[in-house]
Amino acid sequence: YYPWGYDGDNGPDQWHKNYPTAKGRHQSPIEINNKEVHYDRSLLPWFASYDPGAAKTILNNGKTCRVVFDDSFDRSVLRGGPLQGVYRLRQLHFHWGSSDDHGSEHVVNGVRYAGELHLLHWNPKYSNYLDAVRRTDGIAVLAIFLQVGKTPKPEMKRILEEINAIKTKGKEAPFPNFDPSILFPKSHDYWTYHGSFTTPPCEECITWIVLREPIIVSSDQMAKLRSLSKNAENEPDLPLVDNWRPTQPRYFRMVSASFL
Ligand SMILES: Oc1ccc(S)c(O)c1
Ligand SMILES: [Zn+2]
Repeated sequence: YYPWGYDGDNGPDQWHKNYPTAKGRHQSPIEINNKEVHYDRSLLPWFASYDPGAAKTILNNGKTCRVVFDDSFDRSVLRGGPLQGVYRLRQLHFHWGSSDDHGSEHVVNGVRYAGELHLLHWNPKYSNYLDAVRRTDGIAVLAIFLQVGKTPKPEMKRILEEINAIKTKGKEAPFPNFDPSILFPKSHDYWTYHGSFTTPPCEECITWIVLREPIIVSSDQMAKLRSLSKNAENEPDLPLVDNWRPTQPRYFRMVSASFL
């Protein structure tokens, strides 16, 4: 395991030295531009069937804020859309900036959002998560943009209330009884393409489902996320901000849209 980060000598431009896949042809995130998107009328709607009882803990791993779910059976699943079969919800996490004008990983027609929520699911046709990350159809990530606005989504409150309990790297707190589908925007319109984890080892195993409609958060809620620290409790304070990877070359990939 090699230390990696988002700035200076262990930043995204250096990841390929220890994680060669980071220079692959199917990397994420990417720019999504209307001119290059292909409307695919055969794309089905996607469905999430999540059990609130599957939610377990919320943690700060020094890189993001993550909520972990019980994925020991098909308890909380995503299906439909571009997917074959069901994919098990394993965790959700966020990427955000140091100010409201940037922080998302995917960029839509040049627009950067303040942040991006990733709900990560794995394909149970493989024996476990680690096997799934080695397969091109192993993982499905539902990505939802966070846009700063005046009428924030009240459902975000539950996650942000827990931030105080996980201020520093390594801290974890119980996070029971949470159905992340309450965070979804009204519209299920999406873009989909094949890509990778946006963090090392950047395995190219992800079917991305990027929602067109952002959810609205307040500037104070973004400030709350930025109050997390990437250091451990007894170390000098380093704000956990700008944990987003710049967009990568699309090469010969098609980005399909579920909407006209
Ligand atoms: O653990 C992680 C899985 C997927 C993604 S996109 C991350 O940023 C972290
Ligand atoms: Zn992510």
